[in-house]
Amino acid sequence: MQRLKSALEMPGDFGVPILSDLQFAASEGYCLLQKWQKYGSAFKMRLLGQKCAVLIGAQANRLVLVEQADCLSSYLGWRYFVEPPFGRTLMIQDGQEHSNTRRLMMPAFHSTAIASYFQTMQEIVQASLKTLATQGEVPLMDALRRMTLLVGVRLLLGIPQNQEIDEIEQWYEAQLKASLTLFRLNLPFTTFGKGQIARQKLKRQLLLIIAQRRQALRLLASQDALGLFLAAVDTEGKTLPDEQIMDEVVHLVNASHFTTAGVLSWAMFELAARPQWCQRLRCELEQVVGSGDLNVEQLRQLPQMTHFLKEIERLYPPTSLIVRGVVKEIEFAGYQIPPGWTIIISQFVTHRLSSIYTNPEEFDPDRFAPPREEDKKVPFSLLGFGGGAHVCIGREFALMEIKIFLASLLRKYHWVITPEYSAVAPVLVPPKAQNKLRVRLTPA
Ligand code: HEM
Repeated sequence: MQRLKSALEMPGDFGVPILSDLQFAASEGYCLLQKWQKYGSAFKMRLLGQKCAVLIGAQANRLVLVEQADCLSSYLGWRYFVEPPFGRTLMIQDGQEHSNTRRLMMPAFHSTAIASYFQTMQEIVQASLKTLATQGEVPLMDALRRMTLLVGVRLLLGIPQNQEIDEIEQWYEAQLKASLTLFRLNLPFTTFGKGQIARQKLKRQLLLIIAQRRQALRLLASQDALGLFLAAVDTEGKTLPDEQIMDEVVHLVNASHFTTAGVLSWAMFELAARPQWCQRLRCELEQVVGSGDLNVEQLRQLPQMTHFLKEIERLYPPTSLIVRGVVKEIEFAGYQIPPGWTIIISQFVTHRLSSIYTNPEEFDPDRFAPPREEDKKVPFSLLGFGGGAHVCIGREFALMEIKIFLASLLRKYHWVITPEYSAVAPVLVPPKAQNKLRVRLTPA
């Protein structure tokens, strides 16, 4: 029988504390890709002072997300980024606590609820595009983030449209910066402290809204996540406490708006350089929707758009990695990884493995069409939305928003992205390249 080796014997190195964190923060998924090329499918590194084992490939993803998930903790993996700015929300709960909360939150993400968000989402998307077409050249991510924030504020927080959106936008900006900063001093003038102040302000506003909602009753008829969370009761009569609901909706808006805006920015970037794909998607929309208004059923009948979006998810996953803390020893590739270590798997690296995807650097949405269906040959090959018990709860919400946006964009507008494609592609550090992109939108 083969001797199991200690995780310390893995190739790789722990690097210089803080310096290695800064290096990692600057290139994220690409840094892991380079290490994978050097060390192979299991290597060690240090992140935020923790000893990490990085496990690469579809088999590693399945092990971490499903087979050995009970030995791992999302709390220990993500708490540093999530708990101080957002509280102990679903994403950082484990075991029974996680499944209880997820069950109570699910009604807001079932297909019936998602369909009930369609009209509002479409109105916000169309109004945002109309405004964008009057603005000349603007930073792409700012425009998209504002739109996805509006959708989140209205459909997740339940705050009426356009109410103090500028202030809410600033609060989210402050919270996002606070969650990413490495220096966590809670003083009114520090990045971290400003995030804490923003969180309290947002919660004060939500307290008022929750009180109004409870007075107005008819919570089950709500067409937003806040109302459906307030109405949720499980089979044992348990409900979500108000404090928890506030934390969850605030975190949902954060988890949803920059990820969705990220996917949209790369979809616009790739389409702007690929007239043949614009043409294919426009033809599909013409066949399915004709010249009438788009409806929610039609969104399910767009295979070419689905393959195009899978290719965006593959090459530009908004989160490049998933982390878990080890609570009970696990084994991978002949190594024993003990409690106290952190496990990292990476969607960014998985999506670039030539053992799964043919010519992985090439932009080729047809790889997802039958008979190729490259993502279906091995489970856990396409991981943009995660997998297992913590799989993204907002996937259908995001996909509906993305499809409504692309359909409206392709049917009614032309756009130009600067700098031009060849100056940006191939994109190896998406979050960095994203902030350089600018867009000019004009009616078709
Ligand atoms: C393109 C958009 C999105 C992407 C790529 C994305 C990606 C992900 C990924 C990779 C995870 C798994 C994290 C893990 O296993 O540790 C996740 C979880 C989660 N996502 Fe998303 N997400 C997106 C949009 C959204 C939206 C729109 C919402 C809410 C409306 C949302 C809410 C959440 C929540 C609450 C979790 C934690 C679920 C749990 O732990 O049970 N996400 N997301």
